[in-house]
Amino acid sequence: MSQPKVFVTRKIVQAGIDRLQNEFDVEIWEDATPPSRDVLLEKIRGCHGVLTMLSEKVDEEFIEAAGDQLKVISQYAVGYNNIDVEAAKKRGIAVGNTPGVLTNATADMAFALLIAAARRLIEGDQYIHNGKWKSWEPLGHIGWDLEGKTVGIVGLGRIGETFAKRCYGGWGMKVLYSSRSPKPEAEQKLSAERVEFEELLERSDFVSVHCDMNEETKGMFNAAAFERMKNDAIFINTARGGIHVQPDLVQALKTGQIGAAGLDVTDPEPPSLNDEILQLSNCLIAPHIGSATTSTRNAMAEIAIDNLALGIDGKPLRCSVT
Ligand SMILES: NC(=O)c1ccc[n+]([C@@H]2O[C@H](COP(=O)([O-])OP(=O)(O)OC[C@H]3O[C@@H](n4cnc5c(N)ncnc54)[C@H](O)[C@@H]3O)[C@@H](O)[C@H]2O)c1
Ligand SMILES: O=C(O)[C@H](O)CO
Repeated sequence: MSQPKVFVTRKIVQAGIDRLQNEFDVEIWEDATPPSRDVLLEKIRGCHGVLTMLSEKVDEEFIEAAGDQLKVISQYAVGYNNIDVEAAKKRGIAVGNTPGVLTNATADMAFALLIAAARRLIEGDQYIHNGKWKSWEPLGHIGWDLEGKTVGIVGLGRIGETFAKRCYGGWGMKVLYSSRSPKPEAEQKLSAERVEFEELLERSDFVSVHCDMNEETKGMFNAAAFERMKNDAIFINTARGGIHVQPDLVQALKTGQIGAAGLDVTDPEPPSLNDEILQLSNCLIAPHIGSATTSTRNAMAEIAIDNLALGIDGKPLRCSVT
């Protein structure tokens, strides 16, 4: 019997590739950058399953281009804001993602950005590489303490709560959070306090974004939000770049409305080389690497390929977004 046809939009970890090649009639896009839209639509034609990245727009056009035999869209990520889930559902196509296995790695990334921004680590590194460091400086590169500060977490889901644990348990921070529903367990374990978004902005020394990007959260960090924040506040975003309005963030950082930012996500990705955000010494940016550890990416591959196989067999997915 012939194997199901699958297209994988980027090269993933080797263990994943070995399994894909074993179980499916698979084509893997090998380039370092994603296929163009035209190429993508051509490659998915006739596929029973597609393994997608967050860089692909999966909409009606995508689904129609694939054809009626398409059974499953398996996202190699937990976030799936690039996928029109309703359009897939209408046609009985299953949509899977990879929650949980990347929680620790992403929470660590948020913390790495926070501590690096607070201690001006990248500025210091560049200072040395540019030959400017002459001697120990009593007034050089003075940053912020973390211990005992107030952290505001927007979206106390898996990653938000794990980040909160690091802040509370490791650094004795006061945890504020805004969320759609109360989290009584987190309130008890972390002495966390649920507040309105506006109050969180006003009271927090550090604000970290951990919600998914949806109609409500897209652009929620705009000029008005940054204006409410403390002038020395640090803004961390490891969720999605579209949750902040990037020109408003640039303004807030330039004018001293807020103190610094640490981003693992930008809007767009990557930022263009003349984007002002790249000129700011108080903004450090990582290339969307929250889940980029070996064990995490291996675990993501396992779930994504399980989802692919189960969806093609018409069985419930290991992790379904609906
Ligand atoms: N940088 C990276 O590499 C990386 C890695 C993993 C996840 N992410 C991003 O992080 C997000 C969160 O992942 P997760 O596994 O914790 O998901 P999750 O679903 O467990 O948590 C998201 C939380 O945000 C909440 N939320 C939604 N809208 C909100 C709003 N308006 N106000 C407050 N809270 C709101 C949800 O109710 C949920 O509790 C993903 O959707 C993805 O976009 C990024
Ligand atoms: O949503 C996700 O999982 C990240 O953005 C990539 O791992």
